[in-house]
This record gives sequence, C-alpha cells and structure tokens, in this order.
Amino acid sequence: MTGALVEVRAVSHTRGSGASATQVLQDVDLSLPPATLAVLAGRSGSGKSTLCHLVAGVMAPGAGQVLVDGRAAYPAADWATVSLLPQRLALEPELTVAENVLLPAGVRGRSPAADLLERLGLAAIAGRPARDTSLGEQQRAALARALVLNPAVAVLDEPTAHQDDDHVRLILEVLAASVTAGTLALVATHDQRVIDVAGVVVRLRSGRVLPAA
Ligand SMILES: Nc1ncnc2c1ncn2[C@@H]1O[C@H](COP(=O)(O)OP(=O)(O)OP(=O)(O)O)[C@@H](O)[C@H]1O
Repeated sequence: MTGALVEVRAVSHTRGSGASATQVLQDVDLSLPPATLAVLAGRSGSGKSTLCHLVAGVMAPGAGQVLVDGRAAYPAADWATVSLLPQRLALEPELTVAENVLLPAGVRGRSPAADLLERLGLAAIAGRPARDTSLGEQQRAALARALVLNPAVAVLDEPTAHQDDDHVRLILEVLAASVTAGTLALVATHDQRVIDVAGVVVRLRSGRVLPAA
C-alpha cells in the first residue's frame, strides 16, 4: 500500500520449540500509515504481543516480512524510529522516573520530557527511584520513555492495563498529541476505552487478522 509506514507481509510465526512449539501468527498482512492511532485488539493469547515484538524489531518473523519505512524491522532501528512499551515495562528500578524517561535521549536533567511527565501525572514523583512507585506510575513512565523522542512508530503493549479512568484520559490525550505530531502509535489492547478512539482497529483471533467489520 502506498504511504504505509509499517507493512506486515504474509507473516507466520511460531514460538517455543519441541512440545511447546505454538503457531502464534498465521498469514498476517497489515499496512499502517503514519500519524495514526492503530489498535491491535484480540483476546488473551491471540498474538498481539508477538506482533508488537515483530514490529518493534525484538525478533525476526519465522516467515514473511515486517517492514518499517521500507526497511526490515529486525534488527531494531533506533528509538526515534521505533520505540517500545513492553508489557513488562523494563524500567531501570534504581534510576528515577525522569531518568528512565530520558534514557533514550542519553541525557539527564531537564528537557522536553518535563512536559511529558507533567501531562502523564508524573511530575510530583519524577525524582523518585522507579522501584518506589506504583505499577500504574511505572507504566506511565514506560509510556513517556516510548514517546520522548517523538518516534515515527511507537509500539505500545497494553499501555492502559494498570490505569484508572482519569489516567486513561491523560494517556489518550498524550497519544492524540503524538499522533498529531506524526507518530504511528500501534497499541495492543483489549481496553474498549482505547479501541473507541482508534483510527484503525485490527482484530486478531488465534493468530489471524479478522476481516474488517
Ligand atoms: N515462548 C513461548 N513459547 C511457546 N508459546 C508461546 C511463547 N510465548 C507466547 N506463546 C504463545 O503464543 C500465543 C500468543 O501470545 P501473545 O503473548 O502474543 O498473545 P497476546 O494476544 O499478547 O496475549 P495477552 O493479551 O494475554 O498478552 C499464546 O498462545 C502464548 O501461549
């Protein structure tokens, strides 16, 4: 498709080996344009995280191609091209919230991240070690880290899993601003509050993309 930033072509993928080998994705095709909030929806185990990892370049597809801006997604590009909020967050527990957010920029101290911390309700705890914050706060810090460089593609795995309604609202405002600035936000979720505002909804079932409703 012309104008696609992320292209997934005939991707099939198996995880595990031997008796635990599981065909997780089957013949997945997907084209996503820039400046879009795209949701990957589907039940637990449908393959959302696996597809996120393939787009983020964490691993290569078993078969088929995953392209970001015309180049193979694996190995991962720089954080300003594709960023990732993994489901398990992967914050550095000893670093402060602000330091974690600024890690991709390789700087510490005040920067445009201050604005992001404010908008995600993290300003008051910015100087606290990440290990001494709540799970919801850690998740928002990992989201800020994913957005801090205004990436072309932000892959966000369940970014609202630990958030109440008020914080979901903040997150959706931040995501809308990123999309307006040009980011393709690819969000794996079964949170209807996010699905309701998505520009594109891709539904996975048992590793296959369901036809658009
Ligand atoms: N290392 C692995 N070895 C074998 N099977 C795996 C492995 N990792 C994931 N799977 C299987 O792959 C399938 C898809 O997993 P994936 O994490 O992509 O789903 P998901 O849609 O993101 O689920 P959730 O919403 O629960 O996070 C599941 O059936 C899971 O059990």
